[in-house]
Amino acid sequence: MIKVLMHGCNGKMGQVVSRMVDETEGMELAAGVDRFLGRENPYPVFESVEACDVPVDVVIDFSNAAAVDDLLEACAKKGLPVVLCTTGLSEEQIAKVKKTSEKVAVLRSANMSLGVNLLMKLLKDASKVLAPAGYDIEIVEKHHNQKVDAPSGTALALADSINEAMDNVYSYTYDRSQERKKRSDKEIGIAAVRGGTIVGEHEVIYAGEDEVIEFKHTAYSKAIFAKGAVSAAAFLAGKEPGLYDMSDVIQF
Ligand SMILES: NC(=O)C1=CN([C@@H]2O[C@H](COP(=O)(O)OP(=O)(O)OC[C@H]3O[C@@H](n4cnc5c(N)ncnc54)[C@H](O)[C@@H]3O)[C@@H](O)[C@H]2O)C=CC1
Ligand SMILES: O=C(O)C1=N[C@H](C(=O)O)C[C@H](O)C1
Repeated sequence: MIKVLMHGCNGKMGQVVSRMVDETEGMELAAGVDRFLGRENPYPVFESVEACDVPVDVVIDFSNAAAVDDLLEACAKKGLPVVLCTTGLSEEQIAKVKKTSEKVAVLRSANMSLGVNLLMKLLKDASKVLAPAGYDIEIVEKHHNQKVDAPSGTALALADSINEAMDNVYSYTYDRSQERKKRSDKEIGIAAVRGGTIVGEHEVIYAGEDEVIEFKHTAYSKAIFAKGAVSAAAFLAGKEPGLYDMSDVIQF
């Protein structure tokens, strides 16, 4: 039985993941961590991973970037593998993730869905054909009005997967309002829209001469992320220290 600690258990994703873990054979939601304690849960909830005295095998995290430093330190100290799904991390935090993965297994992914992870693979191939042919690349993402980080972690990960395929020639432009110049062909524009209850949309636009190709992923429920997180936790429990991502879990 894999015992899971849900970090950010009282949040929107934390609640969806908790239910899914309990419906998964061979897995149990053993405890939760949240700084907001005003919700009834069928498992004990602690204020921090450090304070948790329930034995667990793996941590699933959907919380807030401000919570990630303490989380990484506690996981390293307790030898706990962690599935890190929180977005909006700083460069320093990303470096800390790498450092922590020398001590424990860490799987970090800005998007746990099958569709987005396949899209990342498809974009690498598309970019190799379209970028040399002069197509400009723009990404537009849309999310609900409760989201605190922008652009989304997924938009950045999509841009990174394109950039990786193209020898990192691109810089990213997030805001054109202060610019009075034409875009260069070595930039990827990334725009964010926030409103209502939009679960998550990502559109990658390749605009060429007289021709546009668009790749679009739409999330219709948070369950697609929870499903990926549960698979990732099953994969990570008992793994050696190291830095993993969803390409280690999903075999295309
Ligand atoms: N990788 C992926 O596939 C996905 C990632 N996310 C990311 O997951 C994160 C959480 O998303 P939501 O559940 O929608 O947010 P939310 O705001 O509904 O939930 C976050 C929870 O974390 C708790 N929290 C905040 N600071 C904390 C701390 N210091 N210690 C313990 N708990 C703390 C909050 O009290 C809250 O209950 C965001 O960064 C979001 O972008 C969301 C969906 C999919
Ligand atoms: O905050 C969200 O909701 C989501 N965040 C992730 C991101 O920033 O990319 C993943 C997903 O799009 C939902």
